[in-house]
Amino acid sequence: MSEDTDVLIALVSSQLNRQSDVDTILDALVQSNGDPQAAASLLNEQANPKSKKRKRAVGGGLHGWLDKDKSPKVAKKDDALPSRSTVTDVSSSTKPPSKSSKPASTAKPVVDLMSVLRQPEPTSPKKKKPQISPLTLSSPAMIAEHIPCTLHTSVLPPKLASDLFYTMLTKSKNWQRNKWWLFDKVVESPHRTSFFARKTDGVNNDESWQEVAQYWYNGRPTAPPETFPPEMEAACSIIERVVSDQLCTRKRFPLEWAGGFGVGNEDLVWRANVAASNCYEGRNESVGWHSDQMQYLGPYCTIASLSLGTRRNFSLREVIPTQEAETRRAQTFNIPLPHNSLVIMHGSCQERFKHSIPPQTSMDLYRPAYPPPPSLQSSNSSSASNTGASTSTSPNSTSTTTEPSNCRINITFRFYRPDFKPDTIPKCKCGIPMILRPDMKGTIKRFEEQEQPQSEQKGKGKDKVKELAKDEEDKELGKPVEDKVQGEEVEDRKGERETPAYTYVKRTDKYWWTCYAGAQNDGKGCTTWKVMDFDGEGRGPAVCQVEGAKCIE
Ligand SMILES: O=C(O)CCC(=O)C(=O)O
Ligand SMILES: [Fe+2]
Repeated sequence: MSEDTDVLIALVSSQLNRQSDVDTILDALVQSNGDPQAAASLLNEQANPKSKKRKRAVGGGLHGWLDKDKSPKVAKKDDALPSRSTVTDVSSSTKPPSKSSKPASTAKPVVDLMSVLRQPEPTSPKKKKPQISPLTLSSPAMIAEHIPCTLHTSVLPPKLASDLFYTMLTKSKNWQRNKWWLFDKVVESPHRTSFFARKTDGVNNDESWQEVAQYWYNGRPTAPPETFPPEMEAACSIIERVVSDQLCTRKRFPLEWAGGFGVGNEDLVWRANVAASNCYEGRNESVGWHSDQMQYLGPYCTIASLSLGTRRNFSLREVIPTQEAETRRAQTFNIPLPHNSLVIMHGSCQERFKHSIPPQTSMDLYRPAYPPPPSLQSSNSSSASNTGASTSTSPNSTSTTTEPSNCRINITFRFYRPDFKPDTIPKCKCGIPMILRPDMKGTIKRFEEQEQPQSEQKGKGKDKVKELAKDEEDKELGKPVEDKVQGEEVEDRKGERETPAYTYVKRTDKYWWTCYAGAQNDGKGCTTWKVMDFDGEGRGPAVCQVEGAKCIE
């Protein structure tokens, strides 16, 4: 996953003479082709047109700012990892120190990402277009109207939801924070995370799946990921049915998986074979704006995201194409996610929207309706008070008590496609598997139209590659997508649904393979890129390759 937009916003923000809101900074970044320094200059000049010279709100420039020893959350060099307090509504708690895993080299200081990202305070500078206030989508119908997602409340039997919550909460004590390189520092995610692989691949009952799945997890040999615990397995079967039923009411995207799911599962149109799980402890833990990497999921993936525990807001924000940037602004949508609710991120969500779990100023605690299952009672009762329930000492007793929890467990069920297996993923010059990202800006199309065929571009020299790399960098800021003519190919995704329809405007079905070494390899990567050639790479079967498929095109 990438936190790049947040990082760019923070970089701009750090160089402003006066603070600006996120939309204004995003606009400036778009106008500056993704260059944070240029964007900061632009905003500073707008704020003070007479002064040509840019003053810095924070001294020492970009690197000075990143290097500042002053930041209380930057770990000292020999502290491998920071430990910081989580502020909650009712109490504060000290986190257990997280364990270091990747990236391999952690000689550099480890920084909590949120200490690098500082949200600017809202101001009201002159704007070209009016801001659009965030909109809370409080019902399934509102959600379906505005975004390519559906919400399903009370999705699991209540006891199963409760047992799964306790199971994952207990496991989460050993989960780790993701780490990646940002400039010369290692930053870590402001939540703990883990990865699970199902017993089989969900298609061929493949016995060797577990072994393969370890490579699908992180691209290099480590311990295989944990298999789904029984409660997760039970939840997954229910969720597969919910998702499949939902997909049957929707038109499908041409490049979605259409290969089926093996004998006995012919009635399912979606399965999960892996799950990523996150634990957010307290109202400050979060995940920044990102779209999910799709190198194993393939294009137009469906992701089923289960929420357990405290209610948190899930935010989505569209990436606005450049040709529309003058006429409309992105809007932030907030969806409050209660315990035992499922958000399905449908095809085109990762292509068009970024999502996040923002920190909150307040948060209701979750009061479990059931005590922990007997097998977990001792581990929960001996745990820190902020990790969930406490129980009576008798493991078999039904007179256990439950205590409020400040944790949210998220499980995203995903389907790793057989046609995107690790041995099919191209490697960059650094020798590591590349990542797949949607061409949100239409850069590929622009080069295809304005320059020469893609095969000739590859050897076109540094400048061209640099330009492409730069385009790639700011792609997720929502710059150009010139490929599809405005107004045409506007399709109604209503299908057979009764709710108001989310309107799908076809924008892109192009994807980049790009080097990802920079995030994991001492901050150094190469500029290798190539356009995914779905047919040429032998991928599929996809919806568009199946006769008679109810396809969005
Ligand atoms: O916690 C959530 O609901 C979102 C998690 C997420 O975006 C992710 O794991 O990629
Ligand atoms: Fe995500």
